[in-house]
Amino acid sequence: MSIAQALTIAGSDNGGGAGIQADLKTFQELGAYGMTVITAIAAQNTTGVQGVFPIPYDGIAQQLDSTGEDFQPTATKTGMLYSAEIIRLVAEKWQQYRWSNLVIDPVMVAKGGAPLLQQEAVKALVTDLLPHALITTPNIPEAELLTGMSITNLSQREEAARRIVQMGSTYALVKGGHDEGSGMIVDVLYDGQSFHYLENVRVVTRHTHGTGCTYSAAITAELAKGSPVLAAVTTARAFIQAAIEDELGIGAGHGPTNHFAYQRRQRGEQ
Ligand SMILES: Nc1ncnc2c1ncn2[C@@H]1O[C@H](COP(=O)(O)OP(=O)(O)O)[C@@H](O)[C@H]1O
Ligand SMILES: Cc1ncc(COP(=O)(O)O)c(N)n1
Repeated sequence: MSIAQALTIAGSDNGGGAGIQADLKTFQELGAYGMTVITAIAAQNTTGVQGVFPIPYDGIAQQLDSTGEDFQPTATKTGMLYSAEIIRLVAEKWQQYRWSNLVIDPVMVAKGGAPLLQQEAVKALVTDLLPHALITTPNIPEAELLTGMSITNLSQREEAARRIVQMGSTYALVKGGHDEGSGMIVDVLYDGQSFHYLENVRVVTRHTHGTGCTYSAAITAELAKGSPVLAAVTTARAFIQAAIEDELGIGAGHGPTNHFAYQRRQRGEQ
């Protein structure tokens, strides 16, 4: 049996809603074999981040080598990369092992405001890693930091997507979750020539921990299975919408999304 292989290079969330845990659950649900390179351990729960413990540089380099020397992931995503040093290491190994289909979720700040990327690392993300991306998936504040522009409306989101493609990412997906203006959420996908708009009903819920991780992991799983980008993003958007709608109610604060929901719906279960 041959199986799609997906790799995530990201931080750990012991609460299981974001980071590598969310990525692995999503890969599994969508039928891709999941592998991990862990960059940092974040001690967190639904009320916030209590501590961040980066993995020593050599430990990350060795995980990348152990992966590259034996496996050939068909798509890879990055999440929390924490420092410029780690970003440069990932870029170097990416080229060394000739991996393909890179999805960059430029994780910078946790929902509760805790920093997950050092400020000076944004520049390294833009210059060293982004040019290798097939698709980069910032939320609005991340798109602002990547491009240096302020984003308050849809046309600015389009402009930010254009600039991210100019920086070298083949596609840019500027997500609309942080635009609290209306009952609909619009994610803007740009392929260098035209825009695609993914429009969904905003779910009123506090359980949105790990939405960005889960969405980019679903895109990665679909790419690993051979889907073209627009089809991968469309399936991933349905996956995250179901995961947000069928909330699990776990934790006292911003709880995780429901990674089971999409496949349960596909099987016709409640
Ligand atoms: N309340 C919500 N209802 C429906 N979709 C949402 C909601 N919040 C976020 N999303 C979707 O989840 C994905 C990630 O959201 P966003 O908040 O923009 O990014 P991040 O989780 O990286 O901060 C996007 O597709 C966004 O449209
Ligand atoms: C390890 C890790 N990676 C990413 C996030 C971002 O997720 P969110 O923006 O939903 O807090 C997180 N909280 N922890």
